[in-house]
Amino acid sequence: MAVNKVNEDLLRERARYTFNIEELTNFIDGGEEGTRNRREVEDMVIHVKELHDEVPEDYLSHKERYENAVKKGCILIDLLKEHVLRHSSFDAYKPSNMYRVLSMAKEVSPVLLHMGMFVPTIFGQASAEQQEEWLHKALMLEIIGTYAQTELGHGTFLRGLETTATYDPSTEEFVLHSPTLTSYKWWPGGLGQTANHCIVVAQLYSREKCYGVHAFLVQIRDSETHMPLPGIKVGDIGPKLGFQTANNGFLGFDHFRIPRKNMLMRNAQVLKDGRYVKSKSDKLTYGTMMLVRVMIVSDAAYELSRAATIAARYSAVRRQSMPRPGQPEPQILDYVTQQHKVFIAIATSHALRLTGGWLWDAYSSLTHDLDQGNLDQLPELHALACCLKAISSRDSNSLVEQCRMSCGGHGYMSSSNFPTIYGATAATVTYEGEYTVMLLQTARYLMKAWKEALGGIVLTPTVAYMVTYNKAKPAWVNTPEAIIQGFHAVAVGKVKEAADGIEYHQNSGKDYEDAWNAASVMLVKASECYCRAIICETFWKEIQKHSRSMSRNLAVVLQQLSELYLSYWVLERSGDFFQVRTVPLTRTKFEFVSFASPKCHCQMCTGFVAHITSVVVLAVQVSIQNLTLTFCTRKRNEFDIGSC
Ligand SMILES: CCCCCCCCCCCCC/C=C/C(=O)SCCNC(=O)CCNC(=O)[C@H](O)C(C)(C)COP(=O)(O)OP(=O)(O)OC[C@H]1O[C@@H](n2cnc3c(N)ncnc32)[C@H](O)[C@@H]1OP(=O)(O)O
Ligand SMILES: Cc1cc2nc3c(=O)[nH]c(=O)nc-3n(C[C@H](O)[C@H](O)[C@H](O)COP(=O)(O)OP(=O)(O)OC[C@H]3O[C@@H](n4cnc5c(N)ncnc54)[C@H](O)[C@@H]3O)c2cc1C
Repeated sequence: MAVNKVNEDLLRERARYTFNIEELTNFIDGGEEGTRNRREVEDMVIHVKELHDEVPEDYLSHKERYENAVKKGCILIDLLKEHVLRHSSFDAYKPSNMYRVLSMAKEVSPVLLHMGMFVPTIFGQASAEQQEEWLHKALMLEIIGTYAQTELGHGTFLRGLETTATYDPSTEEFVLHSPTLTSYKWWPGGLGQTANHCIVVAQLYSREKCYGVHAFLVQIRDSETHMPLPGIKVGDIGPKLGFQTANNGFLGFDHFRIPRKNMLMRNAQVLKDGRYVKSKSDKLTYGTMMLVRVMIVSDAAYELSRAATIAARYSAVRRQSMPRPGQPEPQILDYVTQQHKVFIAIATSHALRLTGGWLWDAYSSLTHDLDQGNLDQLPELHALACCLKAISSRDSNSLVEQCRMSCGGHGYMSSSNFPTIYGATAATVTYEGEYTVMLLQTARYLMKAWKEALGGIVLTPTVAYMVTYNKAKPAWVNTPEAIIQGFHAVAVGKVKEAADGIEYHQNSGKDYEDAWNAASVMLVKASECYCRAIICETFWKEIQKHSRSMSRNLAVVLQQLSELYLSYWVLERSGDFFQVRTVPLTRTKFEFVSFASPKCHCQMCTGFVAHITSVVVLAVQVSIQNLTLTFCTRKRNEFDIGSC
């Protein structure tokens, strides 16, 4: 049997790397232990014949694809359980580890929602007694759940959900009902044929009063026959852009009864006699969504790293055209336009991974505070989770498409894996909070912060700069830190512009809701700029922090990627930077004269061009789970970003 010979060009590129690959691998995996864990799981999976498709999944019927995905999910989970028995080093029953194993199959797993939302909701919203009853069963997949919140008529507007849960004190039960067609649950992953339980989000009624949306754990299928229980209508919603094996379904209730104890009662409760006990904050019901939004930032980074790996590797092996007659066709990686497409995807995958880790730490600290009854950080974290989920998923999806296009026709093949990655990232822009809606949520927070800044009130960390910028423009010098300050100034400018827009519309006679709507494009822009500033600052600071404990050669390359990211976004947002006035500086005058003109004198631009002339180029070594970029540094023609 022919042995796959590694492409000569790829070998040559790989021979040029200037730093320790294992060190970079450990950095991406979050440490040596993370690499060891990942490799253990990969080694466990990669040799299992049944996980490799004989027939491309695109040639299978919808039913075959689903059955194939279920089969693979079962194999992976059995492997995981077996692995745990052999090596206690890998905590198989942590949802993130289970998720990592499930995501090794090309198809989206029909139990994704079980791991991604059903289990985390029990962790986050079930009382201790309820966790005692359900958590182990869920972790052992003795019950398989999903998260049923969205309805045919409402996905964003949760307070508009129509499914009702009415308490009957005579039987100590809730009666679940779908009063209209639009109240049918629509979308939940796994609901079509897989799940036998679900978290149902419904309007809670007790003693004729509505207490808003709450979560309930509901069995929907018979544990033995797997048939829908009486009073339950359930099925598959049909084909979609991607996610074909996620098994998204619909669910309708016809006066379906569940025990009182099936209301998730960590936060709010209904007592036997129907009395309602309020939670510390009714927003705690939304806790699972915040958790998944936080996880999505890292997930967006991971999916983008896969696409960037494919594109970089292809760019190293593909040869095309003949700029010089008689010369061999060059690698397309030699084209500056190709570098411009691919390098930002690599830099962004690192930026989002590090920002995702930073956000996860902030979320972990919040959950600790919430356990102590301290909700102070909840508003800021909600704002952060919303904008970072929106921007990371959108950036990831658009750069995945850019990577696909950089591979020409072969990028359009299913076998390139781009269509699968694109379908997964496209979904993430919409699910768990639609892009615009999330940015408007963050804008709510920014408008409040701006008002406090005007009053000189000390602000929370991620908006604290608004107080200083509101007083005087910063003295800028040409450093990455200056660019970050520039992004802060742009964000303040956009926040002020949106706040002034609302005020203008109110002064012209609109009420607040109409004024908000009239200014909403500016509000979205303000959130985008606030979020970009966070990613730029976090990426830069994380690289500075980690560089101190890594070898110099690796630190140099990662620093170049973070400078590339900063400079790329200054160029992408140069119009916003032009709007930001500078003040005469004591040291050097810093002018964004024009990035497009050869006259640009700023050190950053000249420095950036200098940097890029010895730009890292790539040969990549793909590991199944993670992007382990094998960089090699080699002289390339000057990487000229535009004409500066
Ligand atoms: C295990 C590892 C996995 C890693 C991989 C990751 C993937 C995991 C796989 C999962 C796959 C997912 C599949 C998809 C699932 C879904 O899509 S589930 C459904 C998701 N649906 C949504 O996100 C709905 C979006 N809508 C909303 O969140 C809300 O309706 C709204 C838009 C936020 C509006 O809320 P509303 O109640 O109408 O109120 P407002 O008036 O706008 O706000 C009121 C105040 O409440 C604050 N707030 C709102 N939400 C939250 C929250 N989540 N947390 C905290 N606070 C919140 C809001 O800021 C307002 O505060 P004030 O401004 O102070 O009034
Ligand atoms: C692949 C996939 C998997 C999913 N899985 C699940 C699941 O497992 N469980 C679950 O419960 N849900 C799931 N969902 C549903 C998902 O959460 C919703 O689609 C999402 O919340 C958006 O709601 P919507 O579809 O009603 O869109 P809408 O909210 O109707 O949005 C449509 C348009 O209206 C705009 N809009 C809406 N409200 C406002 C506003 N206030 N201001 C300005 N513009 C507004 C939006 O910006 C958007 O442009 C899934 C969705 C997808 C695509």
